[in-house]
Amino acid sequence: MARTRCDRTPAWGALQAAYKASGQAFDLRNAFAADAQRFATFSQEAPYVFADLSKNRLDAQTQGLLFDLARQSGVLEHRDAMFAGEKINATEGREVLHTLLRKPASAPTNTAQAASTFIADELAKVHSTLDAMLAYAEIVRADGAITDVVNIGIGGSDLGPQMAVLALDAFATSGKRMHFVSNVDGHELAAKLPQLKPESTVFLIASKTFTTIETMTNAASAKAWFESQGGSDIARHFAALTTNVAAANAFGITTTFGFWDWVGGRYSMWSAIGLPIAIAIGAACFRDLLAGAHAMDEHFRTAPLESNLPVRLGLLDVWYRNFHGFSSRSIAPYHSALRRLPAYLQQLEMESNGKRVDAAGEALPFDSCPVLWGEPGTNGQHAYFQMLHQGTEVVPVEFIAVKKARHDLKGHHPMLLANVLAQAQALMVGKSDIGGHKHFTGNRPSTFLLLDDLTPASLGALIALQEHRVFVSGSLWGINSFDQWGVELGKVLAKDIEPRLASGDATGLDGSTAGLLARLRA
Ligand SMILES: O=P(O)(O)OC[C@H]1O[C@](O)(CO)[C@@H](O)[C@@H]1O
Repeated sequence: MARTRCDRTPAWGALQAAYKASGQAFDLRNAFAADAQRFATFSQEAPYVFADLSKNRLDAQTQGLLFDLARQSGVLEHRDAMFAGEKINATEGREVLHTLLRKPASAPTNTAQAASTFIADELAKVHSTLDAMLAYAEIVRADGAITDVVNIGIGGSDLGPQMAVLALDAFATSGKRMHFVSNVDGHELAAKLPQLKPESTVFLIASKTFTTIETMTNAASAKAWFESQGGSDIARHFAALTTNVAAANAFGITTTFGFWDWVGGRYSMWSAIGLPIAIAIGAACFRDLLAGAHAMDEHFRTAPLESNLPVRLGLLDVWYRNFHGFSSRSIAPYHSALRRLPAYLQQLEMESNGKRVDAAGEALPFDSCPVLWGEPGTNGQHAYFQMLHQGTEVVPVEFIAVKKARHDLKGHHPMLLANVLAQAQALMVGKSDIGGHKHFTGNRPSTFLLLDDLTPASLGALIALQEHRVFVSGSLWGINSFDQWGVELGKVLAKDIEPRLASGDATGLDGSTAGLLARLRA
């Protein structure tokens, strides 16, 4: 698979020249004034998502050069290699096949996958596990004695299920209370336990590796609590969602749902890790979630570059990061049910693309992943939007709005939609009071993603869109988006420090860590 790092393509130099010639001084207001078709040209449909990119600092020439960049970097070949099951996660020697988790059993194998018996075998395993996991979800849903479901997991084993359970609240028909415990900070679990009874609680221990210290610590405490409260039937009250079934068995859990090394933690909500979602919304709705994601997969896999939304978003991300120098992106979901989306996207993008070396281990001579941050609208407007409108840094904003409301409170939804439109408009048009406190420079870019309705299918498509745009920018930057070595060092050091809190041994520690250790022990 030929892959050329973006800065080594002819298009990179052409983009640098275009940035100097017109990109730097690009003004959105002039662009709209000069082109009545701008909205149509820079917006598009993708499965379940309408995207308006017209309020971005892009003209047709730059966009054309960005498409050249994609072609010359080999993004499409890289994409095909992912779908074909090549081991594109080279530092871990793994395939990257989360798209297989949402591929229907009956879907024709695409060209890239046709020759692979590996893909066929894995797809069969995906569907037998999915069937078993959804059957179990229905059993829990139908079990009137179970009132509470507690997911214990962290990172990808927490953020996806939690985000989706909240997002799909309107589809929650189980009547169960869903809880998520992730932090090793005992305050979190300790606050939950008094709300629970062993005979009416199911604990889901979610960990790809079944070694993550936070999850293992919380799981052990939950099991100890369960037993101390007279609970006995572990097989009924504990299930493990993991690739490491042996470790789950050794922990004493016999009810297990597996997945595979080729599913990255932050790409795993479609696997057995999605069990809390399936319990909350039911098997049929979970299948709709997968179907929405699959529709976006097919769009990414087959749409021409020019109308391929993940490609267009990934290219825009590179344009902003490497040419405009924008260091962050703000996520503004105008739907309170999407309140955990920014946190989910932080892991998805920053754990994937927060790298300083390329796939060959060579230091990158340019910036990679931006910082992602945000809160739901309109709350963010009354917190940090001041900075977005008048701060010294330009932060591209990604608005996400939903046309249909699923409540009948009068007036709220039009007000919400008016606000999201107004914020995007204000960022762009600005307001004149030259030099004064009431001056808004405007020309601040935003992307607008619009869903007709927030449903399992549209959520699936929205998340798959984000996964693929992260793939595109990571691919252009030449990095491996599927490993996460950066989280290892802190884990190793915590293991070293923990016994020192008891012993006080500061041998070999730096002065600050030693000082803080002494203070914590005093
Ligand atoms: O599912 P596990 O193996 O417990 O890992 C949890 C999380 O820890 C990480 O490995 C590192 O933070 C994430 O990639 C992963 O989602």
